[in-house]
Amino acid sequence: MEDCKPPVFTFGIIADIQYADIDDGLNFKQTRKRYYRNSLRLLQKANEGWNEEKVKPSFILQLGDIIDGFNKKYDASQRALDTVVRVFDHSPAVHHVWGNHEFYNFTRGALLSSVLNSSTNQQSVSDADEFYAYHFSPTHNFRFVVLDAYDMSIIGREQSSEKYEQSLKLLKDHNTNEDLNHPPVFSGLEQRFVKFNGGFSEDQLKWLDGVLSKADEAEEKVTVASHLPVHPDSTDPICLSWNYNEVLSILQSHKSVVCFMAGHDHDGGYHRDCSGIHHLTLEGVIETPPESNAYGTVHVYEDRMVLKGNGRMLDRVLEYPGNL
Ligand SMILES: Nc1ncnc2c1ncn2[C@@H]1O[C@H](COP(=O)(O)OP(=O)(O)O)[C@@H](O)[C@H]1O
Repeated sequence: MEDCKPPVFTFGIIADIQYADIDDGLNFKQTRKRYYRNSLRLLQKANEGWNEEKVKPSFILQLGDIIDGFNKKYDASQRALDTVVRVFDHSPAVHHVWGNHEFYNFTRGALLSSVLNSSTNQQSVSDADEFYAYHFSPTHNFRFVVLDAYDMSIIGREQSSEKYEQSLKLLKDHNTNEDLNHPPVFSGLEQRFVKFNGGFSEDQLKWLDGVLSKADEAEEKVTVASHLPVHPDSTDPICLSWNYNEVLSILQSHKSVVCFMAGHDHDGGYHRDCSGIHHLTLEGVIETPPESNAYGTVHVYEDRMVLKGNGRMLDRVLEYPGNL
């Protein structure tokens, strides 16, 4: 897949690092091994790979769950975070998406004043007290939007808040289990109503719609990023956002949107929807064997993006919808 013309720019992608200084373990279903210490080594290798690229990435998109929730149990959250972000020293800017494991370790307030708040240098930050979402343009004609997939959630929201109350009601309307991490059904889309997922508030959806309208007018190509996937064919439905359908209809109503990137489902996934939008769910580092890896570099051209994957992340050509 060698391209003759140099890309306009490139960026790095990586998801679900879930680092913890603990022995290897298994996922909840005991079907996948989790390599907690080795995830740091894989991140270091990813960083070396990005630094060796002919066209150095302009930024890295980190799709959430940078450290594992187990750190909280050992009072090691800050130490683990410091260890992981140190790997990014001397790297290009990192844009951090927030996942469920960020909230297992830190309060929303602590995250906003931490290194994981990458919105602080952006001009176009939303009202950060309400939700963590922002957009940026690395170069003319291209825009990236970072979304807050746990805006409506019972993790990371104060129990006294209205959003907590509304989220708990929604969850309980769909899930009658005592343990709300236990899915209400064993197959189908209703599985998504679990505590470890979340949704997007009306305000955030309105904000997204406004950002995308301006991008349409400016004829930009937009990539949207969130920890949770929003297309049922790009993920195991147990990892879908609660109100994925609302986000999807907004994305599909804007010609500027070319790609939606997510993490959360460690097996990864891909689907091109009826509007030509590419839904890419990235393979998680935490469940990647030591001899492999799971990161990529996206080469952005005027007419397409080309993902060069490493390890179990596949290469993909992502043509823009207008070129269908
Ligand atoms: N089927 C399930 N029933 C009950 N609890 C579950 C189930 N699946 C996951 N959990 C719990 O939900 C939380 C999030 O799951 P986890 O596997 O850590 O998510 P992630 O994929 O984000 O790492 C954990 O506390 C886990 O034990």
